[in-house]
Amino acid sequence: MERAAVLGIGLIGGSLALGLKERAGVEVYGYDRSEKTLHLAESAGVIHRGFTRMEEAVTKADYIFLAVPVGTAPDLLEALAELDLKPDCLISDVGSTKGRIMEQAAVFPRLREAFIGGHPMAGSHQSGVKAARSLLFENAYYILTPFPETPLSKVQRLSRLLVTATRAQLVIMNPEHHDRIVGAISHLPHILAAGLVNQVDRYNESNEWFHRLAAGGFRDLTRIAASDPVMWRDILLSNRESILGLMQDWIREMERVKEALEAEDSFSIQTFFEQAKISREQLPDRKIGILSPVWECYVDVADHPGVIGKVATLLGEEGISIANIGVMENREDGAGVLRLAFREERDYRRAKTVLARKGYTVIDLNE
Ligand SMILES: NC(=O)c1ccc[n+]([C@@H]2O[C@H](COP(=O)([O-])OP(=O)(O)OC[C@H]3O[C@@H](n4cnc5c(N)ncnc54)[C@H](O)[C@@H]3O)[C@@H](O)[C@H]2O)c1
Ligand SMILES: O=C(O)C(=O)C[C@]1(C(=O)O)C=C[C@@H](O)C=C1
Repeated sequence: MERAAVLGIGLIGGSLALGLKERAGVEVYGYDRSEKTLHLAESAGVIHRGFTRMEEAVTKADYIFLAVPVGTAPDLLEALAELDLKPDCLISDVGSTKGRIMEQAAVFPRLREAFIGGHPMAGSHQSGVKAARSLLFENAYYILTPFPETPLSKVQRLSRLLVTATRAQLVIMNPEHHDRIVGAISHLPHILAAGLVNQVDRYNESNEWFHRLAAGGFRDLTRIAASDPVMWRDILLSNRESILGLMQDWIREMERVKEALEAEDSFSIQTFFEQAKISREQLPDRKIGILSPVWECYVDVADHPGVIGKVATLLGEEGISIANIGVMENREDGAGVLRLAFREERDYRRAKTVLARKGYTVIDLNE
């Protein structure tokens, strides 16, 4: 039986542990600084055994997942570099930012070989093991950020385990893209929600009707302001540059609305809301997925370091947009298979031609 060590048994670590135990049939050891948490996790069947010393949880593990706040994860990773781990042990994390942890892993040759960054794009404003759910990540995107030279076989090994455990959809991305995109659709919204709640809170000090009248709109928009402050402090500090740029754009956007209102420019005000309405209504259903691909093909690739980057670069240079790259199950002949998805039929057809021209075997799912 394979063993996984989950470091940090909170909402995300606990949910991952449940999936690993229940669906992937893996023995799960948990490490947490809180004895109470470990006790709770053991008695609720979230983990098989819990430890307050990290060494005891990780030494014989086949997989290690860091599920602590992103400000803490680099220290744990550094501590792991000093320990005697299984030679083929794969290490991943679930942190909401990817640049910083990848930089930290890159410092240690042993970690660079074993580490593949990860981020499940599902969660909650609740925290702690009590809120853990076995199917929290079902249908959500689960982003992986391997190093360019990470062998495809390692990415596949981790992907296989995660798909079975979480039933999420895996996507490979580079850490910088991840941090900018997730900065815009998750980090900035959390800042706005908290800012709005704090602003209204100040008004409420002199008139309690502000809180009393807070109805659907305010509640819908600010649910995430109830999230864990330590987690969000760490996320902001570790994705500082992307978030500062996004905040600047947001301030500009607000300035534009403010100017339109000052000038009583009804056309601009209406356009502002019209654009948002159209875009919001077109947001894909989460069940189908944000990147909901339509045109898909599979590409046979040799398991060489950097092969994912090579394919992505080849298509990028031709101006072809890939909506999604996934790594499929290993095949018996040892070849790897990449799943490429495109939103435009034109991109998909051109990609097939470009790849075939370069000697890749393309398996077509649409024809
Ligand atoms: N909450 C979400 O919606 C969400 C979604 C996706 C990813 N994430 C990421 O997942 C990670 C965990 O978030 P969470 O929501 O599960 O938090 P959580 O507070 O529910 O759990 C964190 C756990 O880590 C433990 N911990 C903290 N510092 C530790 C240390 N130094 N040593 C050992 N244990 C320690 C805590 O005791 C706690 O049990 C974060 O990196 C976060 O960015 C969160
Ligand atoms: O649903 C929520 O409460 C969340 O905040 C989940 C959410 C998000 O912003 O979408 C929060 C942080 C994560 O890194 C991923 C998901």
